[in-house]
Amino acid sequence: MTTLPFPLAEEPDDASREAARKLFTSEIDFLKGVVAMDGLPPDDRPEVCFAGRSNVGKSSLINALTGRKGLARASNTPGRTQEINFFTLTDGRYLVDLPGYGFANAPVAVVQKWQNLLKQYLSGRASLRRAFVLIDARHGVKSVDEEIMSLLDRSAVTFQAVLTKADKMKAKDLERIQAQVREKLSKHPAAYPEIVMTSSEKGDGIATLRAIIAGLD
Ligand SMILES: Nc1nc2c(ncn2[C@@H]2O[C@H](COP(=O)(O)OP(=O)(O)OP(=O)(O)O)[C@@H](O)[C@H]2O)c(=O)[nH]1
Ligand SMILES: [Mg+2]
Repeated sequence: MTTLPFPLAEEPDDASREAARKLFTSEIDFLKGVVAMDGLPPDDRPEVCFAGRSNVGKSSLINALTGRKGLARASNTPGRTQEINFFTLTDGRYLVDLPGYGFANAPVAVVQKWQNLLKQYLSGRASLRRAFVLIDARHGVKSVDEEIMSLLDRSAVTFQAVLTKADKMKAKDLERIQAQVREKLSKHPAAYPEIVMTSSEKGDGIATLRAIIAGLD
């Protein structure tokens, strides 16, 4: 059997589930919202971030991972998250919710400002262990996603594609989108060679993603 490049990440075994459980407890807390690079907390511990187009489901995914519905503010309005929001895991590591890129329901000047911040953050954060790049399972990789992926290539930040809203798709259509995502990822040297399929709504892929995060140091 030939292995396709960029297979789906495997379900975690019991040991990694247990390690992840210790990291994702009710002690997870919001640390701060940052609007400029000089407001970032010191880069003295590992962190992972969630990037993606506006409305792709970044904040919802953080809520699903932490099991706390209202922790990160999610909404149907693209452009909800306008700051870089830091959350602290049980061992002190950071989870970072980013503003979206692409269309946003906010004034152009404001959008420009947070997009610049986002790009500066993604290209200059020494403690960033992995960027999860979220892709809406209904739409696949768009050109704005490719721009961000290229920026991550240039900055040598490993990124991993996470498909979101899988609950909205039929299995056959998911396979088609997965194929498109694989083809796009294969052009990016910084792409981690596994994809995670998620639904924050139904919980698919959440244990897998927790275990991936717990396994990074
Ligand atoms: N059906 C379904 N809806 C989802 C899922 N994840 C997010 N949504 C919905 O998608 C919309 C956007 O979610 P957010 O989490 O706010 O998206 P975001 O990427 O943080 O958006 P910005 O902060 O605006 O960039 C909300 O209405 C969510 O309820 C999912 O897995 N399944
Ligand atoms: Mg958000």
